[in-house]
Amino acid sequence: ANEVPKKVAPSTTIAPSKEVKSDKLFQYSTINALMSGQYDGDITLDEVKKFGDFGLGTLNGADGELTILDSKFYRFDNKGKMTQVPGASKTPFVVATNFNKDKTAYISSVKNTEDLTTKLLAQMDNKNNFYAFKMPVTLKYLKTRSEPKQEKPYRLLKDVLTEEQVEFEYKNVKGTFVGFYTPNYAATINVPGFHFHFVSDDKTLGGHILNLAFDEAIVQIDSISEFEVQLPQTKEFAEADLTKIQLQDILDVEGDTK
Ligand SMILES: C[C@H](O)[C@](C)(O)C(=O)O
Ligand SMILES: [Zn+2]
Repeated sequence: ANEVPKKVAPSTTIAPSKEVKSDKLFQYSTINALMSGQYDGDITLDEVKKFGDFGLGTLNGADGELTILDSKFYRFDNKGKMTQVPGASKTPFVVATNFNKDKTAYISSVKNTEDLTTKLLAQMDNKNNFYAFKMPVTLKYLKTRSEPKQEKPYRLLKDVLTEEQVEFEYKNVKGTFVGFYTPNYAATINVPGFHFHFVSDDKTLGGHILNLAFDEAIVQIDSISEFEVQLPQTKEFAEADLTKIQLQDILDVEGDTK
């Protein structure tokens, strides 16, 4: 009863921090799993939307090229058709973020993807961060690919793409470039280096960019210091050996064909 009352610090209300959407890169599954033929994911695009309004990937069965722009899901198929897919569609591999630019940069006289990556790298302060790039652009030249829906038993992605990828070439296309950069230390998790997709403004074409050229554009750059990987909880994923994929195989399938 006569104990000394505990000293209570004067209550200070901490001003609630400004709500900032988490600047995190979200991905479902890994590039090694996709390369190994894990083409059936157990996540829907509506669930992915919670993690980002901007991204890229594919759909179950490796059924075409997925690009997420302004929270809409665009599928570019092996017939060269672009459609919006419903949020209930599932994906075996997707990368997404709530895009918020940290800076912009003026890029000009881009002759090909190699030239573009050099110009983007020059703008990146920390090569060990992840990055997202959003770039409204008129492409003088665009070469993209897509691939048909696969049937089980699934083959390795490098065999699917070598044998079945369909390539498309366009001139003077206005649209939005959707790109990501993954540091090489994460090369078994996501596509090491750069990974570019595209959606035309008229939503008729796009897909996985193999090559491009353009005169000038302003690129929005989002430097990302956190990434989250959601692992498929499918029997196939649990039993897969994901250690067999070679880095060169990933670079071969993601880059331009010779
Ligand atoms: C399989 C598809 O082409 C995807 C996910 O866009 C890629 O690996 O580049
Ligand atoms: Zn791609």
